[in-house]
Amino acid sequence: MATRLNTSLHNALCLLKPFNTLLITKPFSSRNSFRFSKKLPSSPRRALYCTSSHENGETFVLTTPLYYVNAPPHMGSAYTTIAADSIARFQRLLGKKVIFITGTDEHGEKIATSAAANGRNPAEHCDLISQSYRVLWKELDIAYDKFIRTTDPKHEAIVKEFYARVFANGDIYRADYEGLYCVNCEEYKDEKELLENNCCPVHQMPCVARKEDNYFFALSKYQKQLEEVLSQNPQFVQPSYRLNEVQSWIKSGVRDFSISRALVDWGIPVPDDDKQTIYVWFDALLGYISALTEDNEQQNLDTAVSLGWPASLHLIGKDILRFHAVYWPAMLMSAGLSLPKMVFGHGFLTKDGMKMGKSLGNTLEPFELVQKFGPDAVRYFFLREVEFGNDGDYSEDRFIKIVNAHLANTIGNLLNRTLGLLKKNCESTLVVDSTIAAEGIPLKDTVEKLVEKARTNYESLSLSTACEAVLEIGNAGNSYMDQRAPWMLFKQGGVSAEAAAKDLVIILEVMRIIAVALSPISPCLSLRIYSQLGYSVDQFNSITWSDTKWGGLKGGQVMAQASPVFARIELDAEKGVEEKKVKDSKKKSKAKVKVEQPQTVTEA
Ligand SMILES: Nc1ncnc2c1ncn2[C@@H]1O[C@H](COP(=O)(O)OP(=O)(O)OP(=O)(O)O)[C@@H](O)[C@H]1O
Repeated sequence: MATRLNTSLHNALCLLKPFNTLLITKPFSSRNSFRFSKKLPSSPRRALYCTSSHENGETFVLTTPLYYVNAPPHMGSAYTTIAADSIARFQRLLGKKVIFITGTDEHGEKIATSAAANGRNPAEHCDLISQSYRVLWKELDIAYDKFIRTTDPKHEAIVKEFYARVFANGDIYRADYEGLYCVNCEEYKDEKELLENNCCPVHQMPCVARKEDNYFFALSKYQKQLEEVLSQNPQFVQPSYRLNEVQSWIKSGVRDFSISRALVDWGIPVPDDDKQTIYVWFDALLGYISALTEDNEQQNLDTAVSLGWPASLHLIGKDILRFHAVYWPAMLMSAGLSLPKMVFGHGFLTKDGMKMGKSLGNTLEPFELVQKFGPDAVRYFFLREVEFGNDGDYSEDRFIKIVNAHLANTIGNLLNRTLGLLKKNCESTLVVDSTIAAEGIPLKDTVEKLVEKARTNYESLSLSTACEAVLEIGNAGNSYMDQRAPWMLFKQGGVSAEAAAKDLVIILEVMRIIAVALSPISPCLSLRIYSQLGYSVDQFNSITWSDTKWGGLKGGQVMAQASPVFARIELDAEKGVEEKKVKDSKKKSKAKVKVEQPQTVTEA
């Protein structure tokens, strides 16, 4: 059995090796105690694409990439995390138990180099940068459930166990490898995918020739199973155009890849061979599983898996699609674990057409953006403006234009005007239930249709269209206000004034529904709207998607004092963005979403 496996692997490698690389499989050296003959009989655990038995359809587990701590976060890292947070919040509104996992990937050559360049040891460097991610997530109201660091001992234990399982399954062998290596991607590249002067297309830097004696994962063995997974589960890779990309990679033949590094000290040692460390991807991907463990529990794969694996959704940038949609499923199959249900590869935030990234250094500072504009504006702009899946460029002019038009005018101003009229004419008190006020009014049907549009688009991860649907509700409310002109009706008195009082109830009900439907995107803005409608923080914290149903506001309910829920950002020709108004708005937006307890909001 061992000989047959060796031979077939060797054949596969000879057939598949890139023409600029030299790969020689060789028997295991005495440096390690592994033997191919250790291969276990195929285990019944192995499944092509299954859900684990604990899954009851109610738990939604989603992940962001574990960000590489070679440098602090930038707007690209924030983009994936904001999107993930919005999806998590939407799923919680549907009543599901959500486990939202994020974290940091802390091993590898780039990190050791970056630490040295900053005069730190790698561990200190990782602590510092990892913390900057946590701080940014707080600033952006990211309510994650688990934050995993790949230097956490509980993670290391899971990686070693996983490695041992894959080894026992006969899928790890040793070989020499020679090729062109991109230090920033930390992977060997095919010559044909490189630009002039052997430059990596992602990092625009020349790859270097390297020769190493490494351990390899027998990916080629899983070619057929990978093809089957994708043809039987086209949902597995989203959006659909990325599925085509992945299918064509697989069709062109998957090659075994090296899963250890001989020249990198900063990593998890290969079991039984401390001269090699485990390749960052064979380490970091396991973070999605090790994150599930609790600190006070026994750390092993089975326990971790029982706590929430498989993930419902891996949300990633398209740069790491191959690792998630090809390498990872094969690794999981080898270890006899279920595959995640979906991998969604979104597009890039670009600057001058190039991917914004730490290695290129062409990044947009998220801390600065939040300082200047507040978290609601930042979250809303990127999710509304960049169609989820495609690339998108940032411009400050566009940013200000969009958030002013949508959040300050369409939403904020409508609420403010309505509350002003209610105070002046009805002592801030609703005259009737919103259900009664809306009898025979077409606006109610329009809102119901738009709520449904928002829901289906949230579900299909079309976040931009979901935002658009919510904004259309605001537009419908504004049109109603303009058509009915309640300020005129109040002046006429009698039945006209009674009708005007009902109109205000209708518009405020529209605002309430907007607050619920927009809460996955801009949670603090939604809270401020809810508070102005006379609800407590606890009431806001217990909303569900069913609260988008018309009829929440009741006669006799007293509204709060009107104050802008989203202050316009004013451009000052000399100073750029005028600080004061934004600061005012930030003061009002002090209500923060607690990170530790998802979906909980407290007022500062
Ligand atoms: N420009 C970007 N647009 C959208 N998402 C991005 C962008 N840059 C990074 N990301 C997110 O971060 C993930 C990559 O994380 P990583 O920590 O490697 O960041 P990076 O800036 O791309 O690093 P590097 O430039 O060193 O390759 C992507 O898959 C994506 O989720």
